Amino acid sequence: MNTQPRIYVAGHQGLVGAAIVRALAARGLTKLVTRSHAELELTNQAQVHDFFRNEKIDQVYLAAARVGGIHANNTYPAEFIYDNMMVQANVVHEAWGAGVQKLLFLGSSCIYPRLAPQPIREEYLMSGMLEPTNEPYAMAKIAGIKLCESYNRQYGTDFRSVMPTNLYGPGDNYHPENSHVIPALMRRFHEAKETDAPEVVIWGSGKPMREFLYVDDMAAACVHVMNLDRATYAAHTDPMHSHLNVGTGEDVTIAELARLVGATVGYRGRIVFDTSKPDGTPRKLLDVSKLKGLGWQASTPLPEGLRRAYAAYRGLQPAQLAGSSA
Ligand SMILES: NC(=O)C1=CN([C@@H]2O[C@H](COP(=O)(O)OP(=O)(O)OC[C@H]3O[C@@H](n4cnc5c(N)ncnc54)[C@H](OP(=O)(O)O)[C@@H]3O)[C@@H](O)[C@H]2O)C=CC1
Ligand SMILES: C[C@H]1O[C@H](OP(=O)(O)OP(=O)(O)OC[C@H]2O[C@@H](n3cnc4c(=O)[nH]c(N)nc43)[C@H](O)[C@@H]2O)[C@@H](O)[C@@H](O)C1=O
Repeated sequence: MNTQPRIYVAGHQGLVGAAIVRALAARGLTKLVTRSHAELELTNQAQVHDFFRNEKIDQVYLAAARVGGIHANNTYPAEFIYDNMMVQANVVHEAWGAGVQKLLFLGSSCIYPRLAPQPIREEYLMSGMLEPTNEPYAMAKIAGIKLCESYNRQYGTDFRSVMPTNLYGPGDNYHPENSHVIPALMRRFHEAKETDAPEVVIWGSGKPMREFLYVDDMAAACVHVMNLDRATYAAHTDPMHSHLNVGTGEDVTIAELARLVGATVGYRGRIVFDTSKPDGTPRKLLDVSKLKGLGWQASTPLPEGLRRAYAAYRGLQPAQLAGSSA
């Protein structure tokens, strides 16, 4: 008899969800349940209710969300708060209703105050004002952590939360405006190289600092955290501060990142900065000592991750690029 858990990966066609599926499959887990966005609309409570009642799920990785870079967050704040609040409320509530014991919620490092002391420790949550360019998304993510904690406290569930830093890798969104900085720059440098363009424009001043984690490292961290025994997780967290940071513990300036992406792509032209575009938060380096103490740390250095991501980008068909969305 196959006694493996039935694991639902929500958002399995996205950057992180696809990597979680890869990580679970590599560990020999075969009872994976997935639904595309077209098959299951997670903002629709009735659909989510029926899904959980019919599927007898044991574990949930909640990697479905409305996601985008600084421009998308700033341009579509209503969608970023509404979609994310609805998706997580429906999934957490219906998972609980169907008796799911274990769930891992994916938040984001933008939950922390804009000017938090660096590196950012988990307990700095709600100690100051958020970064305005992504405040609605961050508010939804904070609510997601609190949803998990509230169901744990009232109903005894084991719903955990991880807060990833900025992610990148194969399967990213390469939309020219709505994507995050790494896929945006990879595409821009690649197209500049192909067309012999003399310069590439980088948004903002180049001075903000960001920490970047390769997506397969993120997936490995998710599986690691899900599989920690309950007493161990509880010993390293607090019922009302239950989230764990996931990152590398190292950051670079956006100007340094641009040079690295340019070198990865083999672009030899100039880099210029468009300071009419927002910088966002000046720095958000995560303190990852809690997760290290729990036995996990990142293993892919940024230059290596960029090489792998660029190889994956070059393998994409033009139609896949044209179809990339927010
Ligand atoms: N990428 C990053 O740098 C970071 C990501 N995170 C978090 O990690 C998680 C995964 O992000 P990532 O993989 O990058 O995002 P992606 O946009 O790549 O993937 C999200 C997936 O969720 C699906 N989805 C979105 N809305 C719905 C919905 N209403 N119903 C059903 N499916 C839906 C999307 O489908 P479709 O595309 O068809 O809409 C997509 O497949 C998210 O929680 C995100 O907030 C946190 C920090 C950084
Ligand atoms: C993961 C995280 O992602 C978002 O926050 P962000 O860290 O600001 O993410 P970003 O990747 O979009 O930008 C990082 C930095 O890079 C600069 N930058 C330069 N040139 C481009 C560029 O071409 N595109 C983008 N997107 N940024 C650029 C940009 O100006 C900024 O200074 C959140 O809204 C929220 O979604 C969240 O949680």
